[in-house]
Amino acid sequence: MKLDPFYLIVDSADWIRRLVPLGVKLVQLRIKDQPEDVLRREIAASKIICADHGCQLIVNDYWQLAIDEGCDFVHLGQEDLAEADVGAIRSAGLKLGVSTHDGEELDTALSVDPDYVALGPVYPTILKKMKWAPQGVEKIARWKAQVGDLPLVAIGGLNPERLPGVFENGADVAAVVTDITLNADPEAQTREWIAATETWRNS
Ligand SMILES: Cc1ncc(COP(=O)(O)OP(=O)(O)O)c(N)n1
Ligand SMILES: Cc1nc(C(=O)O)sc1CCOP(=O)(O)O
Ligand SMILES: [Mg+2]
Repeated sequence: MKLDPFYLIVDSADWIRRLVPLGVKLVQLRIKDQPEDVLRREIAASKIICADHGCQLIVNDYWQLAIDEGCDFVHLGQEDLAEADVGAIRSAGLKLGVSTHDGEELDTALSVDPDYVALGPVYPTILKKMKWAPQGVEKIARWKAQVGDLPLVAIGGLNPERLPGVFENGADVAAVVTDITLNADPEAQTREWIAATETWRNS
């Protein structure tokens, strides 16, 4: 499966409405600490916007809501995965991406036959506190050697200047949150990311 090399992660349908029309083709809705009715509304709205713009929507964490709302791709971390019904996700026809941070987690991820594996944090991230030190781009090459043709997503502290090192070491996709959402001009930075990933879009 070919995924767009630019993977935007945002926390609301408003962000999706604002940035996806600029040409984003792969987006994750990552919402934390909201009641179920809000989550459902946000997922449903995001799904419509993404469908209108030919963008793949990936729902973080809430796999059951993603199934209920007719979405087709979810992202789960290791703790999410431990509690999820992977059979139900697969029976409903959804694709599944899984986070990894060490070799044991990679084995766990590969055991569920995921549609991509994410490795992070490649660089320090300010988005959330993490127990892993920055992995460095060399680890991307080690991960790619293990996952083969399975798409490998790099995440954590990425910006356009860091993309060549990420892709040259074997990542297929680069995921980003704060370099765009905390940027003074998120629209301009989104365009910058689209341009900076162009080489890897058609390779
Ligand atoms: C592409 C991608 N990679 C990693 C994560 C992190 O998932 P997880 O470890 O479950 O942490 P939360 O994002 O849920 O806080 C991700 N969301 N997306
Ligand atoms: C949500 C997330 N997961 C990570 C992991 O390593 O699993 S790093 C991360 C944060 C990514 O945000 P930013 O692009 O702002 O650094
Ligand atoms: Mg999670």
